[in-house]
Amino acid sequence: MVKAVVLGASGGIGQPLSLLLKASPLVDELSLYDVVNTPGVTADLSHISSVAKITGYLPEDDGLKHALTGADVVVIPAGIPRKPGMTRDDLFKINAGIVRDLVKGIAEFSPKAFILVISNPVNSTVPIAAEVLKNANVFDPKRLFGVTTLDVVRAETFVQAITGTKDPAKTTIPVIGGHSGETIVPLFSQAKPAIEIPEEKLDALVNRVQFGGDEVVKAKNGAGSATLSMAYAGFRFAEKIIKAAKGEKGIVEPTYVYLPGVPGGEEIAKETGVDYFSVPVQLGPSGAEHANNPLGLLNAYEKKLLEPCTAGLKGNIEKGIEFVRNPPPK
Ligand SMILES: NC(=O)C1=CN([C@@H]2O[C@H](COP(=O)(O)OP(=O)(O)OC[C@H]3O[C@@H](n4cnc5c(N)ncnc54)[C@H](O)[C@@H]3O)[C@@H](O)[C@H]2O)C=CC1
Ligand SMILES: O=C([O-])CC(=O)C(=O)O
Repeated sequence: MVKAVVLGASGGIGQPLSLLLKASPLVDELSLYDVVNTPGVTADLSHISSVAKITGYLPEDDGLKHALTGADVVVIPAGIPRKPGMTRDDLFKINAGIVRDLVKGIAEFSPKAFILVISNPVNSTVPIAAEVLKNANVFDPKRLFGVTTLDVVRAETFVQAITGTKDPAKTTIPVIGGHSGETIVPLFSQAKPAIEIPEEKLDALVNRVQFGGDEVVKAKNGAGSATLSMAYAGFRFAEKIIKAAKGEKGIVEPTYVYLPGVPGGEEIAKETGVDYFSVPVQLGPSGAEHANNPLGLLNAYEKKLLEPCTAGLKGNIEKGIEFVRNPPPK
């Protein structure tokens, strides 16, 4: 039995993500939670003739508690999205508190669930979640994930213009670091199967992966950021977590984790100087079973990308930790 929960289920990401989870044969029970519109979204999805039993809640009448009780996987796309001209860090002011409060609920009602954080800025919201879980004495670093799958999906898609392969998803490209601009580091040198990128095309390709989010924000022109591609990516990652939990072997996916708490991660934390970082992680029944270290294989070009990445991450991580340890005055 697998119970999945979406917190922020009525939003631009939440609705299509909930649709994909409702349609998935891997999900037996789906609970939706949002501060608005969950009765409508739930009623609509409940007419789909798939296995998952669906329930929806608003904050009143202990809605968060009912949504989370018994959860195996909780996905969090709650929070405001960017408008043109904003950075992901500009979302911190509002989204930090939203994530903190939702994770307090998880700590209380479903402390053993796998937690998948989508809400931006992911570089900071994951450390916020970890601090809240630590305060409640329920932090298991193997169960907390920042979802960076959209960066991987973009890398696979954008490189197709160069490789010309028919199915872009058949090329595996690790993307490491964080989830904003220069903190996103795609490793095309480690693509499988191997690909040859002409030198003159590499800068533009890397830049497009790093700033793919901005491309969508600009195109939506004030109506938000990536939602449909994010729902696809969030579902793809959730599916892998569920399959690994059910015992499927060999599942490896880049995700933003607390390195010192994941086997293999300590060494990567030492090398990068940051505790939160996305690397290809081996998934299993207990969650993040091993953080694979891609650093030894970086070429000179990729090593250079790592400098602004870790510098940016340091500030983002510190800001998240501080938000919980020394809360700003209300
Ligand atoms: N990790 C990633 O790769 C990506 C992350 N994002 C982020 O995902 C977040 C959501 O984006 P959208 O769905 O486009 O935004 P949206 O505004 O369409 O939806 C957000 C939903 O969260 C709900 N919400 C707000 N406060 C809440 C609370 N306290 N509890 C429960 N629900 C609450 C809202 O009512 C709304 O339905 C944003 O922060 C965005 O930046 C977006 C794309 C990619
Ligand atoms: O760009 C944004 O604000 C949303 C996001 O994280 C992405 O699309 O990668």
